[in-house]
Formats: sequence, structure tokens, C-alpha cells
Amino acid sequence: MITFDDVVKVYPGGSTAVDHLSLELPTGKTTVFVGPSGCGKTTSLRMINRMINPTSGRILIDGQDVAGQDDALLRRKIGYVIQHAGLFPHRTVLDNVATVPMLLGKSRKEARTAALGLLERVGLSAEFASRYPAQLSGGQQQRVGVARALAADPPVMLMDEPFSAVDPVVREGLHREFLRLQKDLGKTIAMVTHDIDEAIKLGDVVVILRQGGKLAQIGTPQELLDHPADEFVAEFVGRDRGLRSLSFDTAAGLPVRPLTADLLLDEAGRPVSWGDGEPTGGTFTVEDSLRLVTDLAITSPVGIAVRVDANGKADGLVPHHDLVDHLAERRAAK
Ligand SMILES: Nc1ncnc2c1ncn2[C@@H]1O[C@H](COP(=O)(O)OP(=O)(O)OP(=O)(O)O)[C@@H](O)[C@H]1O
Repeated sequence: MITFDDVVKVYPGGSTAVDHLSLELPTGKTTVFVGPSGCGKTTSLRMINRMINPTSGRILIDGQDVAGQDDALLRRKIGYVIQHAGLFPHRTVLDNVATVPMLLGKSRKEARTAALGLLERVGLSAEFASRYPAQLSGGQQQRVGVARALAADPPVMLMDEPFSAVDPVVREGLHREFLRLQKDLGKTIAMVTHDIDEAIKLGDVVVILRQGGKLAQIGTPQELLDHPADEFVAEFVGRDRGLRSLSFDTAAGLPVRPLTADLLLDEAGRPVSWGDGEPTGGTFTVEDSLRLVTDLAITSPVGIAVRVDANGKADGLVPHHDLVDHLAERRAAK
């Protein structure tokens, strides 16, 4: 766990970048700092590995104050990924990733073998290993940056706007890979972004800062969407927060109605179409989100979402008015 204990940062010249910040970043989870420009996100991140020192207060990693630790040892435990990847331009991709393990005492051969494995993990095949950073796309460079930060196998990773320098389609792919990788690795990650959607998608915990480096709210994405602490947070998380919150609840508790003869099935019981030839559109299972069910009910030509079991066999119907009732009950229960 990383603990901010009443941390203040005042830069020379008098601007307060971080104002009495106290919070906890849980071990093995992703905590995302988000907020308007200049609210102290990067300053907060860089105080964790002592690139910046707090004016007062303490930052502890697993109970140990970072202030008492040797810089080099501390940074070995903390991977760092920045926007534009920050790769060494005159080293190949492979050497970019292998450099840190070599500095940590691995032989060249060991370090290179490990680097190849890491590149594969972040979705880059061996053919990229001998290229130089300038010969890669922005998204590929970001992947190398992530592989390099992982090379020392640090328990903690700091990521400052790691996905913001690439276009939305590439970013989407990097997000998916990040979530997959983090599910496997379970690093303690502190990430900075200015994009609330990215924070909600990637964060287990989201920290919203406001101007002047003050904490506006900390919570899970769903807590922030369902219970914003004030107008600033409500405005910041966005107007369709009710709809987005549905992404975090599954359809498991959603009542369904029995199938009707209107729904035509194939011999395996899988939905084919409605009786008048209208397509059923997509289907959902109990594991899918309420947001998907809502989307299906809205886009269905007959206003009914079709539930299927794990084999794709239809096993229930949700007309949109039932869904609306369920959502109202869900809201009342919160
Ligand atoms: N080296 C510095 N000297 C003086 N003031 C600084 C310094 N670095 C940052 N600041 C100020 O501290 C405040 C917080 O900066 P910081 O970079 O932490 O914000 P941020 O939330 O990461 O911003 P952005 O989203 O624009 O990157 C800003 O007002 C900034 O101008």
C-alpha cells in the first residue's frame, strides 16, 4: 500500500501544487489520479519515487517512509512510464528493455531473453526487437515503454499519461492490453490522466483532484458515478454518469420473463429472429453488464433484450419497461 499522509507541496515562488493530501493506494490495484490541468497530478506521482520532495507530510510504501530511502534503491522498486515512452533513441527496442535488468546484474544473454518475453507480453513480436524507437508507431513505442518499466519486475509502477500520445483507436487497444496485463501481474499502480473516461475504465480506485491540489473525492469508479461528493465531481465525471454506472453492475439480478413463441429458435435453442423476421440483435448472459442489456433493449426493434446461457441457448426475455423498473429499484437501493 502507498500512503499519502497529509502531503503538501509548495513550489518555490509560492504556488501550492498539492494541498494536505491524505489517501491510500491499495496494493496490487490501479489507482488513477485525474483532475483539471495544473491540479497537482504529476507532482503527486513524482513524490512517490522522490523525483520531487514534499514540502511537508509523508509518503509511505508498505509503511516505510520514502524520505528515508536511498534514491537508487527506491527507483529500482518503482517502474516509471511516461507519455511518448521516453525511450533511448540510439538503442534497439530489445536493448531499451534489456538495459535495466543488465544494470541490476543480469548477464546480457539473460537480460535479452527476458526482454523478448516482456515484448511478447505487451503484444510486440520478435520482429520489432531489432528496430530503433523511431521505426515504431506511437502505440508500439508506448508498449516498449511499458515493457521497459516492467523489466525490473518492480512491485510499484508509476504511469504519467501513458496512453495520451496515441490516437483513440490505438489507445483503446492499449487499454485492453493494460487491463489484461494488470490482471496477470497485479502491480501496485499509480497512474495520471486528464481523461475521466480512461480513469473510470482503468482505475480500481480513482482520485479526483481539484484546482490547488486539493482532494475532491476518492472512490471506486462506481462510487464516483453513483455518489459524486459535490457539484464539481458530478460535473467532472460527466452528465451520462447514470448510464456509465450501469457498466459496473451485471445482469445477474435482473428478472427475466419466459420465452414466447414470437422468438424463433434454431434446433439448439439459439435465437434466430423474431417471428416477423426482425433480427434479435445481440444477446446477453448473466455476466454481461446492465449497460449492455439497456443498449440491447433500446436498439431491439421489439424493445426486448434476449438472455442466453453459456451455450448461447435463449433462456429469458427482458422487455424495456421491466428494465426501467429494475433500474429504478436499483437506484432506490443505493
Ligand atoms: N517546477 C515547478 N515550479 C513551480 N511550479 C510548478 C512546477 N511544476 C509544477 N508547478 C505548478 O504546480 C501546479 C501543479 O502542477 P502539476 O504538473 O503537478 O499538475 P498536473 O495536474 O499534472 O497538470 P497537467 O494536467 O497540466 O499536466 C501547477 O500550477 C504548476 O504550474
